Order: sequence, then C-alpha cells, then structure tokens
Amino acid sequence: MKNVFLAKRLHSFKYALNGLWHLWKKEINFRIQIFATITVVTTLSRLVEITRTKWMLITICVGIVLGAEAFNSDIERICDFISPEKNRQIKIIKDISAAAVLIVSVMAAIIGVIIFC
Ligand SMILES: Nc1ncnc2c1ncn2[C@@H]1O[C@H](COP(=O)(O)OP(=O)(O)OP(=O)(O)O)[C@@H](O)[C@H]1O
Repeated sequence: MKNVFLAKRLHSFKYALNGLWHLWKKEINFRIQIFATITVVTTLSRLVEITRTKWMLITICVGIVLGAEAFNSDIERICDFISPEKNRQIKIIKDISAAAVLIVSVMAAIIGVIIFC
C-alpha cells in the first residue's frame, strides 16, 4: 500500500519534470527569462552584498515569474487546441494570460531595483 503511494508520487514528479523539459524545449520566452535571471542575479550579486532575506525574496520572485510563464504557455496551448482559428474570446483569454505574466514581472523588477539599487 505504502509502495503504491510512493510510486504514484514518483510518477507525478516525473510528469512534472517532463513538463519542465517541454517548457524548456518549446518555449523561447521561458528560456529567455531563465538566461536573463541568471545573468542579472549573478552579475549584480557580485556588486551588491545580498543578505539571506534578500536571497529569499529573489527566489520567490523568480519562482512566481517562471510559474506564471508556465501557466501562460499552458493557457496558450489549451486555446490553440480548442480554437486554432482566429477568435475574439481566445484573443482576450491569451491577452489576459500574458497580462498576468507582465504583472508579476513588473513586481519582480520593482523588488529587484529595491534590492540592488
Ligand atoms: N486564435 C486566436 N484568435 C485571436 N487572437 C489570437 C489567437 N491566437 C493568438 N492571438 C493573439 O496573438 C497574441 C499572441 O499569441 P501567441 O499564441 O502567438 O502568443 P505569444 O505570446 O506570441 O506566445 P509564443 O511566443 O509562445 O507563441 C495573443 O495575445 C492574442 O492577442
């Protein structure tokens, strides 16, 4: 019984890693955000001393932005699957989904400026 539970949890983890691999392979925006984050954080952290609390804030921001990007890619895929042709409602759904990424990206940028400036 316990083994079945553990095996299922391991499979869930494997599926999530598969999704991550898919995002990395197919979503250019996801790759750009990862490269930009690594470049900015490694460069600026050499110039400014970053406390543990600030590292935690940076980690939270990066996680929220990448998570939002993953959800945005997901919504785009669902939209393309259910309605490959042009549709006004699909446009609004995709635009709102992109707006969600913009909102958390602006939040992360503001926190970044506060931490590094
Ligand atoms: N089926 C559609 N009907 C109407 N408008 C659409 C449709 N598909 C996309 N759009 C419009 O084009 C914009 C970009 O859509 P798209 O799916 O290409 O997203 P993207 O952000 O360019 O993602 P990616 O770079 O991953 O393709 C949407 O925000 C929406 O305004």
